[in-house]
Amino acid sequence: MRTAILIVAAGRGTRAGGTLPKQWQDVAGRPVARWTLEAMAGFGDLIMVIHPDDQARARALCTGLNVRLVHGGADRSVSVRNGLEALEGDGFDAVLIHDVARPCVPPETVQAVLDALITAPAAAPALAVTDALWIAAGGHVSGTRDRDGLFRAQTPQGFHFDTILAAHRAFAGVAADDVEVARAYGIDVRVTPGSERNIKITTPEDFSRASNMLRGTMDVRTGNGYDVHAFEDGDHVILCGVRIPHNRKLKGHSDADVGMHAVTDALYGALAEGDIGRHFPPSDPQWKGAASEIFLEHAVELARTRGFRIGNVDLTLICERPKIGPHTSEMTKEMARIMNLDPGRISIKATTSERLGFTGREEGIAAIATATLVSS
Ligand SMILES: Nc1ccn([C@@H]2O[C@H](COP(=O)(O)OP(=O)(O)OP(=O)(O)O)[C@@H](O)[C@H]2O)c(=O)n1
Ligand SMILES: C[C@](O)(CO)[C@H](O)COP(=O)(O)O
Repeated sequence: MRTAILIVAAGRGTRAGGTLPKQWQDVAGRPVARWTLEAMAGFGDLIMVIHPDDQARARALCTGLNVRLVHGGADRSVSVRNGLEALEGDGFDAVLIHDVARPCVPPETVQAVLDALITAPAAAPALAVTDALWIAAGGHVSGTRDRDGLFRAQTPQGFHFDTILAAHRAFAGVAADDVEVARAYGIDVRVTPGSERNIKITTPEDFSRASNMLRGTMDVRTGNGYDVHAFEDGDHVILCGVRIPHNRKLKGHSDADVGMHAVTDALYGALAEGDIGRHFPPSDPQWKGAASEIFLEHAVELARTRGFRIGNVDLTLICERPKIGPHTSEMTKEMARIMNLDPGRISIKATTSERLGFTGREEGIAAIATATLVSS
């Protein structure tokens, strides 16, 4: 399912106070909006709806992430509608609409909404109300309400794209959220599990609650990968997905892309998930001649479903020839495409072994990689 992630960030954050709207204020060392974008980045294509006055600030904050910016409107519903209209015709099957003010959203909350959309037209996270409910006036309790069947609504709220666009076009007035807009259009909305972590920063006190959660739970992993392939007769090698003319080729069960294999193993290593051979056994004929892109995509997807994003990848290729330098920018581009990662987070470099050892004798190419995974 091709999914757009629509982050609404055009509000002024008046209840949160401060000299800047809350989404641009720092929490746990980074702006709220940056945390939110990174929490959602692995789930689809990012679009953020902002106030026109915030264009420069938003653009700077999005550095290294692929985020489309659209201008919002006077209330949340108008902002959402502007975002949806901007995405029309781009071929999205689903859209997750998320408050920028919810930077602590756990990956499992997002994944549950996405999973529900496979069989439901709309889904959103919520938590059952557990406190007693009162009505109060003038500082005195004037009545009570039964909490049975009451839920606290959260985001991201997920919808089939065409349906929610039609619902927004048909909606007149102001809605608290997109579930209200969807229901007014007759769309059934499934409730998925919300999380106590998924707070919406609304008042000044919420910054320290969010900060505690963001600082307390970050899980940073590193992994390394090492691979070697021998040369055999041929006229080109494939390195990091790029075909490089050479007077030998690399021997292997797959396309023998030694660089991509090392990076893939570094990702598996960070996840404590063994190596390529465990997931794609060389004894299995279906992987004969396979493009190594399949292995890398699998490791990236595994990281994403475990709630990690890739912090960075560093790869060193060890060979006398072919010369790697002229190809590193194309290789970086290709690896960035496959990993859906900003090229600025990918380093590809090469060294010779000073004519020593098997790489020095040009018997093969070795590759060593390190990858960092970050969860929040
Ligand atoms: N015209 C608006 C108003 C709100 N929002 C977004 O809707 C979300 C939920 O709104 P809320 O938490 O109420 O944010 P603000 O409107 O910014 O806060 P306040 O009401 O305190 O000013 C936020 O991510 C906010 O940026 C928006 O995109 N466009
Ligand atoms: C969409 C929402 O986050 C659901 O709880 C909420 O309604 C938006 O916040 P607001 O304070 O009502 O604008």
